[in-house]
Amino acid sequence: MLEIQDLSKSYGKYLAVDKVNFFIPDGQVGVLLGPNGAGKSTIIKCIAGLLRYTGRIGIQAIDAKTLEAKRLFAYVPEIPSMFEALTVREHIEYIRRAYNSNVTDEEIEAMLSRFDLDDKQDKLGNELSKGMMQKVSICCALAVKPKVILLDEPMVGLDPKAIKELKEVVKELRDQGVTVLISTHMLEMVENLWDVMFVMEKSHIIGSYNKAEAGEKDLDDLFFEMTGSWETDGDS
Ligand SMILES: Nc1ncnc2c1ncn2[C@@H]1O[C@H](COP(=O)(O)OP(=O)(O)OP(=O)(O)O)[C@@H](O)[C@H]1O
Repeated sequence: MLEIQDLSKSYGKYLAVDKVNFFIPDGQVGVLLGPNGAGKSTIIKCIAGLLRYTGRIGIQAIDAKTLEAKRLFAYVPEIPSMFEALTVREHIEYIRRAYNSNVTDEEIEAMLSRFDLDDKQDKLGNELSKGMMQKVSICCALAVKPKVILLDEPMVGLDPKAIKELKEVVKELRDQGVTVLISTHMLEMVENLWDVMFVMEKSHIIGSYNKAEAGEKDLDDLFFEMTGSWETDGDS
């Protein structure tokens, strides 16, 4: 489960996230939607421990700032960053050891093959295309065997096969009881994936729905009902 309570974050005088609250139970996929500059990435970075913030973030009811909580979650950033001198396989091994993960060699082989990286295992971080880096970043996050996983614009830069695989992976994680949070602009990419959606606008969550409340309405209808339009705040 992922619990956000009264989360606020300022950049200097600018309040990018203002007293945000939301909750995603075990085994559910939450999507964080909103126009450019709404504050989505700021929330994700706070959860990932990359920014200082006020409020409380709970990972499986444990304070996200603790090592115990950090062991339970994984993060796929919007822009992947690689160790230039490590191979694809070494990236995964690094994560396996750092997290003391019980991921097996067979599971690693399967995920590399799924994302068409099996023949790229010996390539160095600086020899990869952007899409390949994104796939390695996803495999590293999966190698953690997290209880909570954060994906920031995960479909951007992926080829259609990888997008299909990633959607399947998200469903499998959900079925295993993992909590998933996806931040995205691409409503169509998460249309059949979400259990609960949160819409951000100008530093606030302006509304949320769970699948049962949504009835026949699709994500587009719900989103535009809340926002009225798809405008940016002009700040980013
Ligand atoms: N490091 C920073 N310093 C100052 N202001 C920042 C910084 N990072 C983000 N902001 C501002 O905070 C606000 C929220 O930015 P954030 O990146 O969280 O938005 P977002 O919803 O993720 O947008 P996008 O969809 O474009 O990625 C924007 O107005 C942005 O200009």
